[in-house]
Amino acid sequence: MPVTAFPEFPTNIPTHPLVVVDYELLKNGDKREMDKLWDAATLLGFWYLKNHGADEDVERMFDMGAETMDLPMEEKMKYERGDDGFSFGYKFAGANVVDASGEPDKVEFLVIAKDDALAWPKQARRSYPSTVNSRMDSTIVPFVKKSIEINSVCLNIFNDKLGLAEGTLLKLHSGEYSACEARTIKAPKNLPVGKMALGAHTDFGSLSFLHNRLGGLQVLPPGVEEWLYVKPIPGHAICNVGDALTFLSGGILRSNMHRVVPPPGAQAGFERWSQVFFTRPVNSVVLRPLSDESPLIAETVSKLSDKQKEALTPGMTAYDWVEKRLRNPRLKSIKPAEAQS
Ligand SMILES: O=C(O)CCC(=O)C(=O)O
Ligand SMILES: [Fe+2]
Repeated sequence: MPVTAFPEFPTNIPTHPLVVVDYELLKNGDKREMDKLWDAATLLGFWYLKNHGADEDVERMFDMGAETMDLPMEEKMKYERGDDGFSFGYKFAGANVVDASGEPDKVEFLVIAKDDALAWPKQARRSYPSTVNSRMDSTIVPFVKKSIEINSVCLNIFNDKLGLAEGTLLKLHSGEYSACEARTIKAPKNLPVGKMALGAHTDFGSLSFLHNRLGGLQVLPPGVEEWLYVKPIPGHAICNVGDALTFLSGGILRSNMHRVVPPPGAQAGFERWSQVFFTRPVNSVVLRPLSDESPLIAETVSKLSDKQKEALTPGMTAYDWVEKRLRNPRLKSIKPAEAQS
């Protein structure tokens, strides 16, 4: 991690409080904690997760990210993810747009496929810079494994609350290649106020396990017209539901809009790093409400309008959905309106 001590998040700006969920309690089957998670995932779709035990792994990921981002641009571009809707590899700042005017994004990404981490030292999906390879065993594989374990505990809880047969959601997320990935994000310091680092978007997978140190993440809560900061709290990950779980749950689980702006106050003078693990369904899963597998989902969907039902049924596989979402905000495709990230 380049810098470890930052100015405090300012006290005089509006923030949106998130429910704090205790991972240790979830893991031990604490009913009240599972109810808290369920409420957070269905009402806002965002929550803090404490006692997850991944902080040291995350710090090592930031070190790996810093070493990689410091490589010459020419070297990084050998691993560029390209324009084909493929998310793994390096994304240079400005490859995407943040809004309909075509304003370029400000963030670099380094994205490592779960499939490559788990196959290491074999290659599953693509190759990576030497700074990644040399830290696969010590840093990336442990981070990926821990993230999978944590997101799987949450998926199993959602599975049971949705009334699905045991292990249904987990099965849709394992046993085949997927777009699951670890993404390290670097935003430069001193971005002009009013510029967006990462445009408004929903995450397109199932669950995101996010770690940031500086402010800048904002959510647009339901029924609120104002973007509100989510304050980073040491030791607390920020977790959220993505589109795929919204589709599969018939809209019961909420994939909420969010974006990244320059850090507030004195924090703006520092590079902003974040580390995410995205859990996504395996490639062949067809995205649609699992109505035939859960009376709760069936009943919820039956009350929706045809337009709402259509919005929950993109009519494509998880693979095609990721490809479509990745193509949209690419600078070269200049069809930015729909989505970022
Ligand atoms: O950097 C952050 O705090 C959020 C990043 C994010 O929303 C994303 O990568 O999808
Ligand atoms: Fe996101």
